[in-house]
Amino acid sequence: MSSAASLSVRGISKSFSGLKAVENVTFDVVPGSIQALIGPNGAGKTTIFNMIAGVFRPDTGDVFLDGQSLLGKRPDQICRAGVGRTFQIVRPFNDLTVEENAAIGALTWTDDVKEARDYANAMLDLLGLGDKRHARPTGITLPDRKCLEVARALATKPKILLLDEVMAGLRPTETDRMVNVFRKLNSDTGLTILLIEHVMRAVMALSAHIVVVNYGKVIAEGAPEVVTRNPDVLACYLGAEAVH
Ligand SMILES: Nc1ncnc2c1ncn2[C@@H]1O[C@H](COP(=O)(O)OP(=O)(O)OP(=O)(O)O)[C@@H](O)[C@H]1O
Repeated sequence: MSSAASLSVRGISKSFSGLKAVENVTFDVVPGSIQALIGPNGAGKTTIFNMIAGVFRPDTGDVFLDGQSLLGKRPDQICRAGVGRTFQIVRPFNDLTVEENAAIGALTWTDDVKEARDYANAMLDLLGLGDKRHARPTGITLPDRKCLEVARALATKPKILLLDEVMAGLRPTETDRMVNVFRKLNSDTGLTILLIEHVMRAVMALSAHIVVVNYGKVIAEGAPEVVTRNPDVLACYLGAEAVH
């Protein structure tokens, strides 16, 4: 895995049939850091990911990876440039094994199927899925399918990993396992991580910096202990019970 990429989001906006889903959003992800993007349902978080990953072209603004504009690039080009992502709704290929699904990620940088399988297996081992490599996705649990989605994204050898709600539906022990994997990846390889997450246990355990969006706009950003006490953030998202 390559390491320490910076991501710079500059004034991006996106409307859908007149609905301003994202409006003039600007933030930076520091190389080698773990940062979270939080906010209420429908705030625009996944749309921001989709603009970074090239699924949607921003109506305004630009996104820079290590200073290079990603504007106008296709999702596969952005993936090859070093942006790996997971999808909120995991849709593995059910006719393929766990190993083959993960290997799809590696086939973005190699044509050698054995090399892709070997790399995929290393990622599956990292996520604790090694013993299920020959299973079908339908034969494993939801937490394991989430881990498979992360393994597939990691198999693309990203410089920055975008995680879209990978902890949703996990039990606290499974969340803690996933948190430890990301911590270790970040500390061992310098992988930069940007995560969308509603599970505050994971957000607080992982993030050095949090960006909060509401109605498509950034309403707060900063250190977790500061952001989670911000009255605007409490009012729109976290609620008073979250402050302790
Ligand atoms: N492809 C699309 N077409 C039309 N509207 C869309 C599309 N994608 C998102 N939206 C709308 O844009 C707004 C932002 O959605 P988005 O999925 O980015 O929010 P989110 O913060 O990721 O929410 P959640 O936490 O529920 O995943 C919502 O009102 C959503 O309905």
